[in-house]
Amino acid sequence: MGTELDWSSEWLTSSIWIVSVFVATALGSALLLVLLTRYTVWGRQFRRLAFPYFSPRGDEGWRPLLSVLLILLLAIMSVRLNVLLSYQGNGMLTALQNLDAPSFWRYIGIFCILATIHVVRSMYEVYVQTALIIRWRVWLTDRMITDWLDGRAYHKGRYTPAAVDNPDQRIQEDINSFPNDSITLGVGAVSSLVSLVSFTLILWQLSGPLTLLGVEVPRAMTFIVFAFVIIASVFAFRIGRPLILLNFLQERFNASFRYALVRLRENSENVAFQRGERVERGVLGTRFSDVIANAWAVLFRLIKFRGFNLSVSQISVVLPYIIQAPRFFSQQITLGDLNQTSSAFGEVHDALSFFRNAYDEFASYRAVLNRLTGLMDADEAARALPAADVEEADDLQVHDLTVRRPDEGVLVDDLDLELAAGASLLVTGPSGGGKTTLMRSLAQLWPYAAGSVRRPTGDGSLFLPQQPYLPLGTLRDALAYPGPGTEMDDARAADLLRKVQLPQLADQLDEVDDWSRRLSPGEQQRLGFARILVVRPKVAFLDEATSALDEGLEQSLYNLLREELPDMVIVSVGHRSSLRRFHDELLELDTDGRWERSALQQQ
Ligand SMILES: Nc1ncnc2c1ncn2[C@@H]1O[C@H](COP(=O)(O)OP(=O)(O)OP(=O)(O)O)[C@@H](O)[C@H]1O
Repeated sequence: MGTELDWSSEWLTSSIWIVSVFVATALGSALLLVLLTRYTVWGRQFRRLAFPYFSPRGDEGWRPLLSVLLILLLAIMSVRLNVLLSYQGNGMLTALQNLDAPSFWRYIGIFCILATIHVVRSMYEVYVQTALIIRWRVWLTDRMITDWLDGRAYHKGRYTPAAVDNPDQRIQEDINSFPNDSITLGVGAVSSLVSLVSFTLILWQLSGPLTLLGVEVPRAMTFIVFAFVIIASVFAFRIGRPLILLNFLQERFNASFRYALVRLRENSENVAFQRGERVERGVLGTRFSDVIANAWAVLFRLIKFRGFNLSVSQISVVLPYIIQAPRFFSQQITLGDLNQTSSAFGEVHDALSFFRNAYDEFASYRAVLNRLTGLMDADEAARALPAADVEEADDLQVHDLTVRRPDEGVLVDDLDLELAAGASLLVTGPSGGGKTTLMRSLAQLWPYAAGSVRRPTGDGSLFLPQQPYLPLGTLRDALAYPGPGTEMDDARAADLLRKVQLPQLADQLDEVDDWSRRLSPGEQQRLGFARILVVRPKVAFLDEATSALDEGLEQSLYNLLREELPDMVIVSVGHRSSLRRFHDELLELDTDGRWERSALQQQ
């Protein structure tokens, strides 16, 4: 029968087997990878995301590549151990059948050795795989965040023709699943293939001829398992296919429901003032009912799919016994052989089924690849958007600057401005006339602008919007933003707060809170002014930066700027006439792109 192993030299035979299969599999996988990355879209996407990490010339040297090879080696060891365990089981049952006690105890000893190796190997495999997944995730997250922030793509992306949706989900969820799915699918495919070949050989050895409808089929068991799994797979695939779309929709409906909840939370005060609960309830109810309707559809489809798969598994438990039973009863094979046939049948079945079951995972894996490379493309496209040319200078000079709306309507036509150190300009005009968009153009954030701008770059220019952004963290962080809070000592912070008339906050510097909710809009604007004193830019652009303050406060803040930074150029945007007295020039924008510049009388 040839189903006995020479256990005394098996460690050597197995070592040679493992090394040769490892070398062959590593070379085969490398070749396959080259072909996939050359001829498939998803292969190219994978290369873009993974190769820089695994290249020995990358940041982490050889470690990532060596980890993958180690994972491959461990997977091959696992297949070999399963093969050995199937022979051990055969020998043990045969010893029992022959009432051969010494042989039985010998096989128990062999089992203990194999089981120990199996446990140690599994534990080590979990460590190596998970460590690689974590390190890969860290690397990729760092790379994606850097790419997203680079050239302010995170903001300018909204102006690209196909604005990318949910970059947050891509960076948090998709990057999390990409390394994990790559390893699971890759290792699963390789070990299934190796297992398929190994156990098919065992089945081949154990199977005999079978007469079907008068025709004798040699090695029948081997052919039967393949035919069985292929037919079962075709049916399972047809039953399970709608699940791919249903699962995709489930994620989308959940995300949409969550977004509505977050939006309500973020705008809670606004909604509460307007008593908008009924409308919000309606929106939440509709979105949630989509989630639930889809959940029922998933359930009914899943019942059919699982029911079929379970039936197939149950049949596969008894099928090998049924087929081999006549040969066992006619004493052509032993009980051990019968049992080993069944386990080999199970292994071949599982290995073949991997490719069927992985279809679903592979579909979501491709979606992850699409989303991640889509984000990288969107970042590139955002960086490539046009913007006004900005060159370094100590003051502000604008020449031939034309600002348009996306629909090509002109907001500001051919603007020329020259503001020397210490000068100040107030920009006014009708609502929607393009004042904020002009500021965006000067900051190179608006892609529909052309012309030349000369101004200080980096910290030399500071743009203060109507509502300054307050980061999550302490008040000290908010005060120092975009610099690090750690560099601002108590005395300096207290002095700044006193100057912008917020002395009462000096003892809350290290409190962590959502300060944009806690502070009133006017207090937030005062904090914005304190930042000007921290950064000390050469040019400050203030876009309705005092709109929430009374005139007395407005005056004292502008006086403060002039006292502390007499040479700073100030460009303010605002509707209020009270602002006029703090500026020496006025720029009035019209609705059709025209503009007029005039001197202001100082009072
Ligand atoms: N991302 C955008 N896509 C399309 N149109 C935009 C976009 N951003 C601004 N606009 C349009 O550009 C015009 C100018 O807007 P802008 O915010 O500059 O006006 P503004 O003068 O600052 O108005 P306000 O005084 O009300 O603040 C508006 O008609 C606005 O609808």
